Amino acid sequence: MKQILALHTGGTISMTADDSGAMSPSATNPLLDANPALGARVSLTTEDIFNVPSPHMTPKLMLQLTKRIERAEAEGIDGVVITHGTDTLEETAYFLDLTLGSTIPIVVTGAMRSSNEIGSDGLYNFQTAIQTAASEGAKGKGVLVVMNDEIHTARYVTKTHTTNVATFRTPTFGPVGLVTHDSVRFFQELINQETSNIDHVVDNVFMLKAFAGMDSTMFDMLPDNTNGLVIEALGAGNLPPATLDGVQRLINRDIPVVLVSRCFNGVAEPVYDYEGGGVQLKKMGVIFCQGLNGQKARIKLIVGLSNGKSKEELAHYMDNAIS
Ligand SMILES: NC(=O)C[C@H](N)C(=O)O
Repeated sequence: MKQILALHTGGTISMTADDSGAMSPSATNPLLDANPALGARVSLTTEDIFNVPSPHMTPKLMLQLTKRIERAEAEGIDGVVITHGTDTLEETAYFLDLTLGSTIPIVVTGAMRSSNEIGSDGLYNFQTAIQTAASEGAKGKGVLVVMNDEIHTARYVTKTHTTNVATFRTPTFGPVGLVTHDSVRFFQELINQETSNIDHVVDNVFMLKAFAGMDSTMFDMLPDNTNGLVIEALGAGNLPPATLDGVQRLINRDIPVVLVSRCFNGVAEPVYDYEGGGVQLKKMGVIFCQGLNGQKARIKLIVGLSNGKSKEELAHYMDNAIS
């Protein structure tokens, strides 16, 4: 029988709603007593590692999770399920993906409705996540996110809706698999990527979103101890001309400036050669990061910096999200 470890971290999946409908963390995690139907097929051990709403999640807590999973793997566990709030689920899942060299299935899940709400999706998602973690097909696929019957990669999945249970989507590429009543099917191969063994996380890595009429004000306000910046740029990867002096000043301070697109689909590439266009940004030393959204690129930049990568290594690492 497969040994599956469930690590509960909090989020709506572990919350209860009061009479007014307001949700908050339950004193006792409702998932601890849950018997998600697979009880007879897998041996499930559960642990409340944290009990936080996911807006309280930090890279430091993410690193604690990495270390806990590494220990579990060394102890011979066959698969791990992490339950998590959905707001920052994609960031934790991607952090784990970048820092765990695991070949056992690692599956992250959550819920949009609290445990005592009508139509609660928590127990169901927990069950399908366990099903996936116990499947042979999920081995060696990196960290997966299972929600609403779909299997997504941690690298590309994102929360797209504030309340809908079908909120997790993978723009551009689509999900990699499907969980049915009695099967776990994969229909896309994931291209492998580098994982980094880190023992600390750097802080002060910031993110700014570009907008029409933006100037250098926000760039110049970044503190002296800034370690990195991700810009969600316009379209294929362009910025308003008035931002360029501010961006250049950051690059002159040797702060890595990484660019993704604020578009929901597609990748950022240096294609335009007008003032503020991607071709010019690339020449200035801005690092283009293809295929990741802003919050994922920020997690990747934190991991790369924490891994002590040189300027050149970092540029290659950040550039290399698709291949
Ligand atoms: N559905 C959820 O889990 C949302 C919640 N605010 C959280 O991320 O903790």
